[in-house]
Amino acid sequence: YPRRLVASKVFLNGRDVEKEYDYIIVGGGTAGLTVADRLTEDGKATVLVVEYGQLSNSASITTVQGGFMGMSDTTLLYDIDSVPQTNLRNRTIAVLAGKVVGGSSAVNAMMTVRGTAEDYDRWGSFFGSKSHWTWQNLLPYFQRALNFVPPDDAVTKSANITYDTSFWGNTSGVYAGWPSFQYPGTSAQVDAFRGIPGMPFVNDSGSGVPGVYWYPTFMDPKLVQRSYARTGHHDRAANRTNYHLVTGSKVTRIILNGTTATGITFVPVGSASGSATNSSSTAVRAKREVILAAGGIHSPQVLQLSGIGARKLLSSANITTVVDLPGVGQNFQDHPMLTASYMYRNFTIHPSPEDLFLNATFSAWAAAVWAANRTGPNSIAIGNAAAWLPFPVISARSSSIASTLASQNHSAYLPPDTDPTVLAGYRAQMLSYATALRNNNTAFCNLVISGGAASGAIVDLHPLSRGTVNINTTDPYNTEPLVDYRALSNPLDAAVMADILRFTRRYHMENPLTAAWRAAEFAPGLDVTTDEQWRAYLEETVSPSEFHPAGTCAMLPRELGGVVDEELRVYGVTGLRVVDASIMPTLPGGNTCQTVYAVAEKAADLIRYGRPDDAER
Ligand SMILES: Cc1cc2nc3c(=O)[nH]c(=O)nc-3n(C[C@H](O)[C@H](O)[C@H](O)COP(=O)(O)OP(=O)(O)OC[C@H]3O[C@@H](n4cnc5c(N)ncnc54)[C@H](O)[C@@H]3O)c2cc1C
Repeated sequence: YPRRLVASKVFLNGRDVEKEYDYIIVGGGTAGLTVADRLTEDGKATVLVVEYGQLSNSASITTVQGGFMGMSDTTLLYDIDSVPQTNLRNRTIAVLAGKVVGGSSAVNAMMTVRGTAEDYDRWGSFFGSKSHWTWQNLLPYFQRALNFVPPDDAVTKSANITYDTSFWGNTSGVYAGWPSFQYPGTSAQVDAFRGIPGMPFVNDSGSGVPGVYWYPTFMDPKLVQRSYARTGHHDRAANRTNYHLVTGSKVTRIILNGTTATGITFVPVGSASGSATNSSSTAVRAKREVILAAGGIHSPQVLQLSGIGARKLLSSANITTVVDLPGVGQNFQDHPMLTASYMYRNFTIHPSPEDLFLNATFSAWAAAVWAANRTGPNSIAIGNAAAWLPFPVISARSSSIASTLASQNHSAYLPPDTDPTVLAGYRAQMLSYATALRNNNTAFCNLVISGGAASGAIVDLHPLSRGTVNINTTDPYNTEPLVDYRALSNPLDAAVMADILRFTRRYHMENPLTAAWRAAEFAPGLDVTTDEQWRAYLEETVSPSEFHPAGTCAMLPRELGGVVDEELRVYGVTGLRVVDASIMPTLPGGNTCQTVYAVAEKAADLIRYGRPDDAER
């Protein structure tokens, strides 16, 4: 090794890092730390991770109760608002992303789910039948990514939880655990889906099949604390001499020698810089590769600052174009969250989540068992059951919406100056979704089960609109990128969302198995029935983000606006990959963290061993 790589180090100051490493990883988040752990496992390859945030032991990160402490702590989050959303009455939306070692896995709500098999087969389909991006190929990486510890037997029995360990692994340092308590209303509300004909029920959340199911929590079941990329990967690598991490450091540029990535420059966070380098900047050389893992919002920014992106955008920021790659920062997607509010007036199943606030005896008991042995309701994050439903199951007009989607003039829904390759990629995605809207293999609607009297979150799992994340050309080095969800820009999104909300109403209000609970609709109100009324309601209320930014450095063929190839290498550049949520060409029909871990595990193999041969596929 280089002389000073004698002990693993976490550096607070950029001046202390070595001059060169085999691999440099930009961003110590979910994907970055996973890849760093795997690449240093053999004790040989030297790796530097450069992270904007700090190592933090804050209770906001470790606490599982409620699942929201991390996302409420602004010291752990970037401070970004979207541009005003023209279709949402000019509302701006808070863009949440973790700014700490562990990245967004340190602040997320800990819901541990995957998309369906078709979601991952769709990724490969854009490359043709020989692609190694398939559900079958990714399943071993899902298994490597997480350590599944089944729920306690008594809780499993009393709540009727089902699971199947064959879809899981048990070696990772990142845990998929379960709380030691479930509210009895959760099982009742799972069962209530049986009141609607045609509901699919699924045995295990990891099986790749849509339906109603139970899912675990990113939680270390022994410590009853968040399990995330820092605990599962950084802490594991921390005593290796070949692993270095520098915190409080913002990567400003990938150094390119011609079109070969040879290193990076970074500056201390907070130091103003009129360009990629200044007096406080540090340059480090990568002997083998630079791996960009700055997440869906910041990976496109780092590429654009480095001269990799759409020529027109870069020249308006006075950045010399090294590779004209129009897809960088395009194809931006996130899961829209819909707001409808139901309250059961006669919910007689207790204890319920509301009792934690309304029933002093119950909340005292909850506090006591938590204090005694970290058990009880306070070990629940956001809950463990939800419905993930295909479109034909929730809507009678799936076929007509699918036909309209297939025959749309797709280019009308992207920004006017969009590159033809990006348009072609969008069209390919919409045609794939037109097929998926008609079948039962892709989930479009997610209803989270609350277990109590108040209704849970409602999510559109496959938005059709596409946004952009681009550098702010007026001061690209000292500002956050401009985040534009372009919410509802494809008008069919409003129709799909209206049907998701109509179904939500049906589940609560017109379902024999929920009738006795006597739901009241607080929002939008029963007078909202037509598509026009739903659209108006959505314009006022929809949030285009469930904090799952993706797609901005899409893994697609270059002629479909792709930024990286199937080996996650940036087109036109040698020695540079992107590994994070930004490579997803389309969102999976589920919260994104587990998929990011699986992608990172697969990427580590691609980096170490190259493309899998046909026999392994
Ligand atoms: C509030 C919130 C709630 C969520 N809830 C869930 C959930 O319940 N379940 C689920 O599955 N998913 C959830 N997600 C999504 C999931 O956590 C993310 O999709 C996933 O963690 C993204 O991983 P990543 O590696 O792409 O990016 P990140 O984990 O965000 O990592 C990117 C890292 O790069 C660093 N970085 C950025 N720019 C630079 C730079 N220029 N220089 C140096 N470092 C840089 C960042 O600080 C960060 O640490 C949630 C996300 C958020 C924010």
